[in-house]
Amino acid sequence: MLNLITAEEMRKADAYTCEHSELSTIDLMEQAANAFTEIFVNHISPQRHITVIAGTGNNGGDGLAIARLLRMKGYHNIKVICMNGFTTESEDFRINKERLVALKISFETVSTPEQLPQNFDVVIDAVLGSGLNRDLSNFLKTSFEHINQNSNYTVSVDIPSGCSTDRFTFEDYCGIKADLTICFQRPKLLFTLPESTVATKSFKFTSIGLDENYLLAIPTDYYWTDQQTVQGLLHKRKAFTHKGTYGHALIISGNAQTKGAALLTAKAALFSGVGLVTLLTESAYFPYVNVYQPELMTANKEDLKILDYSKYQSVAIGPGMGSNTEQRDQLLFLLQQKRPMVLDADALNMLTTDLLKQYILHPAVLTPHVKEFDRLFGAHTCWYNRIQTARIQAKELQCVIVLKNQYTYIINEVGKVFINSTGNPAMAQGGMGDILTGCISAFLARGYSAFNAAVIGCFVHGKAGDELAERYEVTPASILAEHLPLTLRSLLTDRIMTN
Ligand SMILES: NC(=O)C1=CN([C@@H]2O[C@H](COP(=O)(O)OP(=O)(O)OC[C@H]3O[C@@H](n4cnc5c(N)ncnc54)[C@H](OP(=O)(O)O)[C@@H]3O)[C@@H](O)[C@H]2O)[C@@H](O)CC1
Ligand SMILES: Nc1ncnc2c1ncn2[C@@H]1O[C@H](COP(=O)(O)OP(=O)(O)O)[C@@H](O)[C@H]1O
Ligand SMILES: [K+]
Repeated sequence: MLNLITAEEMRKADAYTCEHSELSTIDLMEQAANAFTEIFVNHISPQRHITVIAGTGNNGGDGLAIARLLRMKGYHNIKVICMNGFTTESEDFRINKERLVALKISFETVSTPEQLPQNFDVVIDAVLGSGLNRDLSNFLKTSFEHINQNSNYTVSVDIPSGCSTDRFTFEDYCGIKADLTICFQRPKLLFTLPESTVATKSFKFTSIGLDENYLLAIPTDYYWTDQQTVQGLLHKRKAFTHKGTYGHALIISGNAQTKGAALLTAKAALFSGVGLVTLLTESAYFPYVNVYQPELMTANKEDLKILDYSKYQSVAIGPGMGSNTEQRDQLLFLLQQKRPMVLDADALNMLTTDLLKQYILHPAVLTPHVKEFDRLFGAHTCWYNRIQTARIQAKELQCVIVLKNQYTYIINEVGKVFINSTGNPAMAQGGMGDILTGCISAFLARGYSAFNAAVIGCFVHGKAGDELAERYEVTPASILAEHLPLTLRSLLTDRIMTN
């Protein structure tokens, strides 16, 4: 689990690392440049024509060091353009300029946008980094617009130039528009917001060797859930265990138009390793259920009010359920059973914050997508504000909110935000949310806390999608469900190898 930190805290970590090690700031810059180039070379071939566009601060210094390192790695078509007009030149920029000149790498300075080349193949953007402290001048705005229009592919160093880590909105954004940003030491919360694609289409982060013990002690409200975290949470199946050891999940789902949602949710629960799954649905669907997935058990919707709920370690309600008066009545009845619950789709559509306050008195995970979230908690015009509302609501309702997104935000009962790091656009297809509900309900039934079930469920769901995306352009939900046991195996096997 990585704690996300501010630019100011990163600067302090930089200083602390230098004070408490043999490293100087120029060494740290060299490490940052090395870390950047290691990722860069996997994306861009040495045949491409590379233009490093630099400022004169430390971001610019990184750019100059990167140009030198790339040249040494066989990138011969490389030149550096330095933007004029900065008031200061950092010491480490100056040292890197000397090192660059010694290698005879082309270095020129431009003072007007017209002096920039007409076209660029690949741009490395190192004009401004986290040191941005005021609005862009007209010279920079016009230059950035020209670069944005004329570059085939742009990679930003640490952050797209002109992008601020302190502002979470992108109205009137006039900075560099990168295809990829390689940022240092930690992901930036900013890049997980869908709006940030105007500044960078994708991002990667890489360690530059800052003191991790110092960094990890910095308090924050935002965390990045990585594979190590999830591996630390997951338990392996033990000898002499049986189906009863792994819990019984009840899935309440499906109506005439959306039987598939019920099947997908139940299938995902099964493939996530729960001991038993019962699907409560209309009896007319039982034959389909048995043919589709014979391991599933069924319960009749008519019997909803006479079931013994103590048998079930988790109850998932909502996918493809429908939302008429009868279903609303059923939902309120179910909430009173006080079982660990996952509430999704129609269950969320039938609820209000008042009803949630009244009834959510047990471990619960709410899994809204953006529309469900805004219907329930009010309209939002930007994702940062939506996350803040989720933090307030999770605290007030004492439940876990899984706000779905490419980077899903998992908010715990004290309002801390855990950003899921897996998943990809090949998963953007109907039914994928049903699979997530099935996964989380399985981990809940297996005995994990609501929060851990959400963290593990989201990570495993996205990782299964990532593994499939290496071979498939799109991953239909049912295929992803069937892949879950392989993903679980890989997580548990890796853990054995690395421990
Ligand atoms: N943190 C770490 O651990 C490490 C960080 N590293 C790297 O350092 C980067 C941060 O570097 P940095 O602090 O020198 O700032 P940077 O972004 O280069 O800006 C330079 C100067 O530009 C100016 N300026 C500001 N706004 C402006 C504007 N709108 N228009 C015009 N000028 C403007 C302002 O100077 P001023 O003119 O105010 O004197 C500012 O000081 C970071 O992103 C990463 O790449 C690595 O090297 C190693 C480890
Ligand atoms: N571009 C994407 N990147 C990562 N995950 C995605 C992407 N698109 C969809 N997903 C995941 O798929 C699921 C979609 O959920 P939802 O919108 O409720 O789908 P549905 O209601 O169709 O089942 C979420 O878990 C979401 O995180
Ligand atoms: K930059």
